[in-house]
Amino acid sequence: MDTARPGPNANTLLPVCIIGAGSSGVAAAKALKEKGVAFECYEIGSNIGGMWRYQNDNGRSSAYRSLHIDTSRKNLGYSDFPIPDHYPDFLSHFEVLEYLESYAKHFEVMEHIQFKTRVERIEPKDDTWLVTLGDGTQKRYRAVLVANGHLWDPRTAQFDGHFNGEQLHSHYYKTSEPFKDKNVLVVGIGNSAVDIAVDVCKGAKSTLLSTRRSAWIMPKYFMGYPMDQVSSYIARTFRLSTRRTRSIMQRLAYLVTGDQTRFGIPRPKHEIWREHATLSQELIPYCGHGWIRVKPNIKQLLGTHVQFEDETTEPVDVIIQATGYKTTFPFLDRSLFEVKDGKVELYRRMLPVDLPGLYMVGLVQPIGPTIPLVEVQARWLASVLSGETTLPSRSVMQEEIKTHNDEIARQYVGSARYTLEVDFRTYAKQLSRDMQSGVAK
Ligand SMILES: NC(=O)C1=CN([C@@H]2O[C@H](COP(=O)(O)OP(=O)(O)OC[C@H]3O[C@@H](n4cnc5c(N)ncnc54)[C@H](OP(=O)(O)O)[C@@H]3O)[C@@H](O)[C@H]2O)C=CC1
Repeated sequence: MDTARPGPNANTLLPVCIIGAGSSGVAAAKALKEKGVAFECYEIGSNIGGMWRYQNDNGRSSAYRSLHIDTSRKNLGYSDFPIPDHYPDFLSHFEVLEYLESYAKHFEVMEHIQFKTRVERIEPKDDTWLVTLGDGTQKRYRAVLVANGHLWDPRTAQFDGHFNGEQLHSHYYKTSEPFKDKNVLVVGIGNSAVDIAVDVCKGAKSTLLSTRRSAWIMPKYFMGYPMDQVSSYIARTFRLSTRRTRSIMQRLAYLVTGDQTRFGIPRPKHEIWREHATLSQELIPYCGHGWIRVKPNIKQLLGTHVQFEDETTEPVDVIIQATGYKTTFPFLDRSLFEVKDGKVELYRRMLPVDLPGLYMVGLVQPIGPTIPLVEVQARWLASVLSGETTLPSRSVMQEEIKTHNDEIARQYVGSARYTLEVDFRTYAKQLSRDMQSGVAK
């Protein structure tokens, strides 16, 4: 039966609960505040910033000391709060945090956040959500916006054999210091893997990067301009799809890097638009220096050595698994909702259809900037929660989820890392259209 999803206007006297005060939680708080929707925000750590607060005491930041965001300044910020020109093209995590702090201060959301407060459990109860905090306090809310991040719970790989050295996930990697004079093997070829290999290789005895399917390595600059600015310029000027734009960017990248196989980085079998972008200006020259050597996937661990699928064997002291992250919600019963690798069922990437009043914020991985995209999500949610935008029926939502998931399966290579992938432009346009029409369908 096609039942309408219960609207968010039930129990409007109750406030909305936001879980997490990272870039998504703060954007959600600001958007609700602007629409006059009452809310309370809980954050386990002692300050805002989430991922972008290096060594965050909430334990959720995977930032390493050398991290610089791979979206350039002009494309990065919230639309109504541009990043000042004195910041560099690619902000460090310290600078992203500084920007988030000034945003939260400017829009006066700090006073709505209760820090050092863990949300223990959330559960639907009589058309409301019952939220249990770490100290046992229970409160009812009309809705819960989950903004607890998706880059903090390590997804680790299992390899045959045994290893005598140290193994860690990239989440725990902070600086290159502990790896000085060691034989380091970094697993993966996403942005964490490449950044970490580039970071450790100058001081390490040897640095290997192991990949099972390789990636097209995109430089950060083309003719002195950040690559993402060149890409948005081309897409806008010639009105091209993301797929077409990325194919053009691949050709431009060739003018910068040449043939990556010359540097030992295998040519991927898949087309560039079927993967998440791996950006690095340094990887290719560092391979050219012999500081980093790229190897295929691990075949087996041999105590002090590692054997790769090309049958070569190398001495290894440390394995750093930059193998990505699982999406988890420690406060939500998995029988109610969970994100499995490669499978997430959310209408407009935010709403579990059968859990009225529950909304996910920032659960997207765009090729392009996350912060401005989450800002659009936040405005969309505020519009729904204030009653300005209405939701469609359950069957319409289910159809939309199916169409989206089919598209993701068709477009991207079959890997868990594409579970949350979205196309920035089409998704942002879709949400804006919903808000303009007042009906989210
Ligand atoms: N500077 C920046 O702005 C940075 C941004 N990021 C972003 O954070 C997000 C997470 O990035 P990241 O941490 O790199 O994780 P990703 O999920 O993007 O990449 C994981 C990598 O590990 C590989 N991998 C996963 N499982 C296995 C396995 N069992 N065996 C072998 N290889 C495996 C994947 O290969 P396969 O493709 O074959 O699955 C992939 O190469 C991304 O959105 C990224 O863009 C991250 C770091 C820096």
